[in-house]
Amino acid sequence: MSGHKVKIAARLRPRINGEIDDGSITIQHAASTSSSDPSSSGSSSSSAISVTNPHNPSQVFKFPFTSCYGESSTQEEIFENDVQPMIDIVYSGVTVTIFAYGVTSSGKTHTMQGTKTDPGVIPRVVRTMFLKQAQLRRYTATLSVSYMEIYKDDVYDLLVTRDNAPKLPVRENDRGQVFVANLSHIPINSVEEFDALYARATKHRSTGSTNLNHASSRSHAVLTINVIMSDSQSDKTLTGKINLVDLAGSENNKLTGNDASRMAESAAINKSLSVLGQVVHALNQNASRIPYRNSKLTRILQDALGGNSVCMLICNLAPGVKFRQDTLNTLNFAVRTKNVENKPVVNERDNRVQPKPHFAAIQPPPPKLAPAVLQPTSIMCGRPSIMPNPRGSRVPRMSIYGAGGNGMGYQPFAVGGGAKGRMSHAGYDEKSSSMTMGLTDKEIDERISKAVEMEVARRLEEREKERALEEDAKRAKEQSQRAETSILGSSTTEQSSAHTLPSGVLTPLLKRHRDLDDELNSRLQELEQKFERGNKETQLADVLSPVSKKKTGRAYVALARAHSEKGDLQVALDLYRKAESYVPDNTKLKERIIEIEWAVKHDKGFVPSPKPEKKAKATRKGKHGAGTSLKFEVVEPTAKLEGEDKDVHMATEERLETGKGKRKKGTRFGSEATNRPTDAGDEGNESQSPPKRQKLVAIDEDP
Ligand SMILES: Nc1ncnc2c1ncn2[C@@H]1O[C@H](COP(=O)(O)OP(=O)(O)OP(=O)(O)O)[C@@H](O)[C@H]1O
Repeated sequence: MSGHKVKIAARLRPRINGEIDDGSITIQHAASTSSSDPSSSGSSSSSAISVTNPHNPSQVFKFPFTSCYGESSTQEEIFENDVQPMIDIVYSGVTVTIFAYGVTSSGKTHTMQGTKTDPGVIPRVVRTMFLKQAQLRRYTATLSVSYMEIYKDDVYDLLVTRDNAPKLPVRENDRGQVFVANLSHIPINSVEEFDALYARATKHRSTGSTNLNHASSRSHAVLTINVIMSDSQSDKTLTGKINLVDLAGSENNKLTGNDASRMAESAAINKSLSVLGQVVHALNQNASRIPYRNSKLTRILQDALGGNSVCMLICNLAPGVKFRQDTLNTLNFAVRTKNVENKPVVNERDNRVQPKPHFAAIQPPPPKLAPAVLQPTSIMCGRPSIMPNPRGSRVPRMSIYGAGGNGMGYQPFAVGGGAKGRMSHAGYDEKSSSMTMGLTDKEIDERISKAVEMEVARRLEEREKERALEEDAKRAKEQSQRAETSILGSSTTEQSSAHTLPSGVLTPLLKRHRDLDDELNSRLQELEQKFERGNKETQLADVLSPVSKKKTGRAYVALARAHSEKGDLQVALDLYRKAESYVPDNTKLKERIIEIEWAVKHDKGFVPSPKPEKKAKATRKGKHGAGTSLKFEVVEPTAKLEGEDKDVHMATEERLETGKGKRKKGTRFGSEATNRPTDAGDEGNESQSPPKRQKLVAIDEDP
């Protein structure tokens, strides 16, 4: 059985502003109405885009997609062929996401928004949504809209006045659904109402002038139309929604001529788009971890890629010669994206009061997959539209259990007590997340920090004890060997008694060591079980103060490090990832995660960096002596790479030579030999190319 693959439509815009077009982008078969099928789970080879290699004109790259539109294509054509059929899916209670993707000035905003005289996808979707609403028989439907922008990785509500628009937090509820807290959801009753709202909101969006586009979008904009359909006969509610995403365009700053502030925007845009690429790459690789959390864009829209919604990507292309490389990049991204499979679900809530079952009998019903509702329609060409995904969704499923009397049901919206005409989000907000535990945010904050810190302190103390024991054991062994050597020259009787003595000393020590090891392991497990409360923790990460987040993140790093030193790389990796949820912007931590991922994937060892020296303490210790100066571990290079062994050994020797932590001139203290992939996103090369040695300093001290 196959899942529902992301649908790709490619659109080439006409030349503007005297752009030079050498005709090297050609459309082979423009999409026809009949070839378009929203439920199609892959591309057909009926249409394709061909691009001449800018570096080798004899080479032509061909990109087959379901729908390809040339320069003369119209907004209407794209809407009717590819977008309109999606609205049936929304009215089936499924989430649909449509992205416009492409380099700056390729026509994304034109495609999504259009102009007054030539409206794009968004105004057309809204009109059709209202038309369909009027045609509903069984259900009564209400529509609402939300509109946000992600500007420099911060989320803003575009439906409120920009001057007082605060940054909005991204949260996850206990069902694993990601949402933007405090985002307005405004009910709309007519096309006119929407138009007025949308026109006002669009003015709030961040735009700026660059050499390539005088009105370039500096943010990603996500407009969502929600539809809640109630069936009074069966007392069920269906919730569908469509996310219409106008992404900011990737930018080549040599061409844009950006100034410093534009550069900062550009960096944020390019970073989030690169995370989008990494998400697609990870999904294609079937990776155990998909880096949704690495940017707000992917986090908010994670349901669209590898999740429970139906997704379409409109790739916008610009014809100018200067865009050739960007065109190839966009098309390559599209090729990778079309292999991403989603597992759409119908968001249905049963409002009937259910008899309370005995707790032992509570079993979540199997999730209802979209095919049951998405009956073949004429537009869908009679094919079953959505099949279950064999690999399963990467995104936690939406809860679609009946609400019954136990309140377990999916609650898409609850009417908020806030501003008139507003709806608060999905029945789950800051207050409820705290209230479910009966604690205030501050209390949770304090408890978590304390608990983690205490556990980590205890763990580190135990590790110290363990090390001391190991050293005792080693000393005892050496003593025994020395005794053995000296006794070898004596009589046989003496020899046997000499053997007895050291083993008697050693046994209890080793036993204690083993016991401690077991205890340590069980504590570790216990601690990690506590930390395993994934969803709760995510919410906690969101509500903790920055200082507590940092502390908690640091505590996780310390734990992770302890595991990594023990060689439990998978556990270490999980803990580093947890740390990342508290300090998502720490690039060193991200690098560490990539390194360990690489090591785990390739079954290599990982050489952790030495604990960074704390200057003040080292001086104090130095003053008071007492033999407590920094300890260095002997690190063995586990991933032997051609040409690297020497360096690794050298680093090891230097650490040994420096003995008590004094830094020698020319030693590599603070850096380490790591098993880092050449390029985390470099498909195929990862396993062959020797990982680069990277400098990685003091990650544990500053996550
Ligand atoms: N299909 C089209 N027909 C006519 N003009 C178009 C078309 N597509 C784009 N344009 C024009 O090209 C210019 C750039 O388009 P647009 O602003 O939509 O690009 P963009 O991809 O959204 O850019 P950015 O990422 O910088 O925001 C605009 O002047 C727009 O009117």
